[in-house]
Amino acid sequence: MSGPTAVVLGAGSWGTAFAKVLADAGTDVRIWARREQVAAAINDTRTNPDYLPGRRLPDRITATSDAAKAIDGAEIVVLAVPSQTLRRNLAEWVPYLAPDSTLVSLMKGIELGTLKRMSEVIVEVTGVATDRVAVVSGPNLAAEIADEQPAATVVACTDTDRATLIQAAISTPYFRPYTNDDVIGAELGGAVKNVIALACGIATAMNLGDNTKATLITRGLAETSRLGVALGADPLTFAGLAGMGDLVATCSSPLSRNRTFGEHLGRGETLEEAQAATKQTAEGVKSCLSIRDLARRHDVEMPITEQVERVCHEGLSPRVAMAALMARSTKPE
Ligand SMILES: NC(=O)c1ccc[n+]([C@@H]2O[C@H](COP(=O)([O-])OP(=O)(O)OC[C@H]3O[C@@H](n4cnc5c(N)ncnc54)[C@H](O)[C@@H]3O)[C@@H](O)[C@H]2O)c1
Ligand SMILES: O=P(O)(O)OC[C@H](O)CO
Repeated sequence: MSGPTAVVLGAGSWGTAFAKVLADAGTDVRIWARREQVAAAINDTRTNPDYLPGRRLPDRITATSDAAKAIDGAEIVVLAVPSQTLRRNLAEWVPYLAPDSTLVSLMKGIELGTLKRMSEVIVEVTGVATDRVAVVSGPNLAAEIADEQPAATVVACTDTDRATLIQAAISTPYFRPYTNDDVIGAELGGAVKNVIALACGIATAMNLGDNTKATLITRGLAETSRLGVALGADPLTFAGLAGMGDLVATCSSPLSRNRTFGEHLGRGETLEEAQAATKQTAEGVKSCLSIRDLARRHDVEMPITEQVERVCHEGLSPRVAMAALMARSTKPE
């Protein structure tokens, strides 16, 4: 049985793995790749050697670098570009969007300057109603999903029917989506865990052990929830897949780009040196700035985010940052 047609805009690791999920769930998928050579490789070799090497992609997937052709008629439009380029990319794609298509955000970041969540950027740029935007977020390291290792995720949308439609379009024997109507919580969980994963990577490179990392994860979740509640999220979301689930996966996994980036910083490399060693998007590096600013705007304390920002962007030594976290005034949990 054929499902709705879908387009995935962005042929990076998660965009490509997510296209495979859609295809495996019975949906015909077009992938838009920024570079023609990536689109050609997907069509000719059934793999994406640059972003997901060694994983065979289903025949239901085709790729193009022509956005108009890719988007034409798609009922599900999946956005999988880096958070900070979304606004620019989407502005070019608006004319091609089908009326009543569902826009699905895979991105885990907060826009610099505007401090907007990705769904807010989507609504602002396209003018679509909020209930046409869904967010997919959870413990979903792309390589593991592409290898069909069992995992679950959250489809968050204020329109339950749309959430259910997306849930059906991505349900496979190895990928289990749950619906949720808390878009704010799902997006904040996804964006802030990247910052906490940077902290865990820094701690890993400092040879600190599991107590330290569990402390960062748990107190990281506390500051994520504080910000989320201030912005109107349901605190329970942070105990779920898009909160704790994603935080634990990202902070624990050597596959995480954010944690790996943190390890570079923890070894004493500068931001520029760490960036030179990283080809893919580590969203937390930029979003730690916007999340810190969002927290300040809402008068929410986010001490780990503050220290990660200082290590990333102000050259603070990881040892001084860790000492500053431990020297904070004592308080009840
Ligand atoms: N990789 C994962 O495991 C994973 C899982 C869940 C969510 N995410 C999130 O999904 C989003 C996309 O991540 P990814 O892993 O696919 O990233 P990636 O780094 O693997 O690839 C990013 C893609 O965006 C393209 N790109 C880069 N700059 C661009 C620009 N200026 N305009 C248009 N396209 C541009 C790249 O060519 C590439 O195709 C991120 O927000 C990430 O946090 C990633
Ligand atoms: O590789 P990262 O650090 O971008 O994390 C990937 C996913 O967000 C994990 O769910």
